[in-house]
Formats: sequence, C-alpha cells, structure tokens
Amino acid sequence: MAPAIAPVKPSNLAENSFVKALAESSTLNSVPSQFAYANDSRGSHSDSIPIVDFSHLVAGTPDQRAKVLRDLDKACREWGFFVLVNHGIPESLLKAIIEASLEYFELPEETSGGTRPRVRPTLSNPAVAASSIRPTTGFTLWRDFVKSYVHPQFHCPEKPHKLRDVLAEFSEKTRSVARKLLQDIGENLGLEKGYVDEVLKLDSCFQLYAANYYPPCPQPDQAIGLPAHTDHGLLTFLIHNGVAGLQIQHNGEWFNTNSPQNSILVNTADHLEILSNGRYKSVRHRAVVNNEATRISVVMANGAAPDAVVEPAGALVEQDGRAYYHPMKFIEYVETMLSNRLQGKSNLDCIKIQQQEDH
Ligand SMILES: O=C(O)CCC(=O)C(=O)O
Ligand SMILES: [Fe+2]
Repeated sequence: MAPAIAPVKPSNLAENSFVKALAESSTLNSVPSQFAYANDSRGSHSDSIPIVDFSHLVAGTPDQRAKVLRDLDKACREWGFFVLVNHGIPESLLKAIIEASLEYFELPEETSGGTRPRVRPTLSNPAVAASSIRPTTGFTLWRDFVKSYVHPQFHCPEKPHKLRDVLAEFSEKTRSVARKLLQDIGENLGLEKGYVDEVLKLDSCFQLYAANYYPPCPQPDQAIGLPAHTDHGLLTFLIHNGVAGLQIQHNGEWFNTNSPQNSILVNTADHLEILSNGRYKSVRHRAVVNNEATRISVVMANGAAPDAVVEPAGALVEQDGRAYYHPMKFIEYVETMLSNRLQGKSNLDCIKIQQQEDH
C-alpha cells in the first residue's frame, strides 16, 4: 500500500525550496514528509460573526455611533474578531496590494540572497523576506511569506517596484483606521480620552506588513498553512484574494471566516489583551490550505510604538485589584516572537502573571 505521506521531495528541489516551487512540480501528488501535520481542518459556519460598520463610528448619528460602539465591544469581548465594513479604504488599493504581493511571490527564486533572502525581520534588518522556514515545531508550513516593518520607519522589499508606493499608501490608510478603532476601544474600556494614544505612543505606532502565499496542496489535511497562534500587536488587519482559509477559534470550536466584498478581517491581538488586563482576549486563529486554488493573504499588524512599554491600563488594574500581565517593551515582545526563541510557546503565556506570584 502506498504510504499516505511521501517520504521524499522530488529530487530536483532543494531542501529549503519555496513551497510555491514545490507545489508547481508536476510530480507532486502527496505531501512531502517535512510538511506532515495531520489536522482536522474543518471549520464550522456561524451567522453571528460580528460585523462592525466603520462609517457609523466616524460619521454616524449619535444612535448609530452608540450602537456600533456596542457592536465593537461585544466583538472584542466575545470573539476577538470582526469583519470591518465601510472602512473608507478604496477597493482599488486593496486590490493593488494583493496584486503587488502576488507579484512578489512570482519573482524568480534566487538562491544567492538577492531578491528573496531567507532571514527573519528584526529592527536592525527590517526589510526582509523569507520563505518556508522550518519552524522549531518540527514541520514545515505550507506557505511562503514576506514580512517588512513599514512604520514608524518604512521598509519595503526592492522588488517588485510597484510594491513600494502601494504598500506606503496601504500602511498609511490602515494606520489611520486602526488608530480610530483603538480610540473607540479605549472609550469602550472606560479609559480617559487620549489615554490609548498617549500611553501606546500611537503617533509612532509599529506596523508590520506580511503577505502569505499558500499554493494548492495535494493533501490539505496533511499540512497546514499556519497552525493555531495569536498575533503580537493590538489589532491585525487581514485581506485576501477571495480564497477562504482563515479560521478563528471561538468557545473551543474552529469557525471559517468569510469576507464580504471589500471588507477587512480584524482580530484583537496580544497587546490589546494586555492593555485591557484580559477583558479582550487575543484570538487564536490558523490558516488552512486547500487543493484547488492558491490563496494569498495580506496582513497588517498594528501595534504600539516600538519603545512603548505595554502593560495593563492603570484604571483597569485598579478595578480588578491586580494586573494580570507583566509590562514589556513592545518591540522586544515582537522580536521575541519573530525570532522563534520561544520554540512554539506563546509569548503571552510567558508574561501572564500567575496567581502564586501575587503573594
Ligand atoms: O493567512 C491567513 O489567513 C492568516 C495569516 C496570519 O494569521 C498571520 O500572518 O499572522
Ligand atoms: Fe496571525
């Protein structure tokens, strides 16, 4: 009987080839062993995944605004996830950033560094791209990706040339929407006006752009695009090329997300959990793969300023009688996660204050 998982990759592909090249190889009809990750990638459907109408937050009547603030609070509290509609970012820009990101993955693969170096982004090396690096979890992910720090300093891969302008505009537009949402979230948490902006130093907020490329996979239940994780930062924005794959965990169950035309999928991330002293949980999510179509997602992680120390808001600690998280400088948190030093552990778990530490 043929093994379910092929023991070797096609011999013309290097050990650390991009997944795209592997998926395109005509001889591939099963998942090579280094990707082996048996998973139940089914997701449920829910009609109650929250939708937040951004236009009512910025220009609604008082009643509309009050309602959407409640929607936003409920979304952050119960799901850690919402579909943002009427956000004002032109559809043409969303399309352009998907297209330019796709072109990045279509660049010729250069083994000697040049166009697609295989290193991780850090503050001292912020404009880099990488590919299917084998994580310390022991299996390789079914995705290629590129990441670049885009704010407070803008960095961008050199090619494709069109990416630079589109990414700069996408960064600016998403930044302003994220900032407005964060101010409203501050209001929902009962924090003083201006507190969130000031304490997180949002004028120089950190943004990390990432694009993920998930080629069709011959055995989708034998590989994973991205296993369950939470994100660093405050709010993650995600758009994609119309091919579904993002699932979120809610009450222990996995749900497929769907996105109406032109919407942005937003999830609450680790630093919002910390700031809110645990009121808003950083949602676990994953990217599953399929055997039909290439999926591309473009992600903008919106965080605090690199040098801001993020900790639970004082007013909430007072209400709760204790802080549930240790303070940590924002960029240190991010770079700990990007470095893979945690060996699959969650950074958030590392800074949670355990009950026994209270004595
Ligand atoms: O591609 C996706 O749907 C998920 C991407 C993601 O979770 C991430 O880049 O952190
Ligand atoms: Fe994520």
